[in-house]
Amino acid sequence: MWTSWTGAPVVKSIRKHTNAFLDCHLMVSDPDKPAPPSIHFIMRHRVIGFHGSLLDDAGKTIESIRTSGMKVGIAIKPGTPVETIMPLAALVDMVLVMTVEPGFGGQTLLLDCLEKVRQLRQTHPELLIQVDGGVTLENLPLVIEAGANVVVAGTLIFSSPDPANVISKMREASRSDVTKNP
Ligand SMILES: O=C(CO)[C@H](O)[C@H](O)COP(=O)(O)O
Repeated sequence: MWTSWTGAPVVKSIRKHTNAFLDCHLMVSDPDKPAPPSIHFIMRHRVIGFHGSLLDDAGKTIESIRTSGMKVGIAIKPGTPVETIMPLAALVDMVLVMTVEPGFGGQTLLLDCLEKVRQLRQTHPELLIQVDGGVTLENLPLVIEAGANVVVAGTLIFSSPDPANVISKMREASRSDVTKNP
C-alpha cells in the first residue's frame, strides 16, 4: 500500500548534488500495485527492493521492476529464514539481510542473522549481499567476513562528528578483508 511516502523529496534533493548510485528501500505491503506519481521519480533513479516473504508471485514482481530499467533487491527480516528467498536469489541483483527489526535506526545488530549472509555467499558467490542494521566499526569485520559486500550504516555515520573519517575507516575495513581473503 502506498499510503505514506516521505522519501521522494529527500531523494530528489540528494540527486541535485550527486550522480551516485541511490539504493532506495521501499517498505510497502503491495509492491505490485501501480505506484503514485511521486514514486516514479525514485523509480527512474534506480533501485527498488522488496521483502520477498510478502509476495505470492515474486517472479512477476522481479520481472516488472527489471522491465522498468531498475536493479532488483529482495529483503528478509530477522525472523524470515534464508531458505524462503533462496529460490529467488539467483533472479535478483541484491539480497538485503536485515540485521535488526525494520523500523528505526540505533538498534543492536543481531549476530545470528549473519549466518544467513554466510549461506547466501556460499551458494551465490557473485551476488550483492547487503547488511542493514546495527553496523559498527567493531562488528563490521564480522559482517564482511560473513560475505556481505554492501553495508548500510545509519547511526554509525550520522552520529559521528566526523562522518568522512568513519566512511574511510569502513572502506579500510573492507579492503583489509579483501587482502586476507583474495
Ligand atoms: O532500515 C532501517 C530501519 O528499518 C535502517 O536503515 C537501519 O536500522 C539503520 O540502522 P543503523 O542506524 O543501526 O545503522
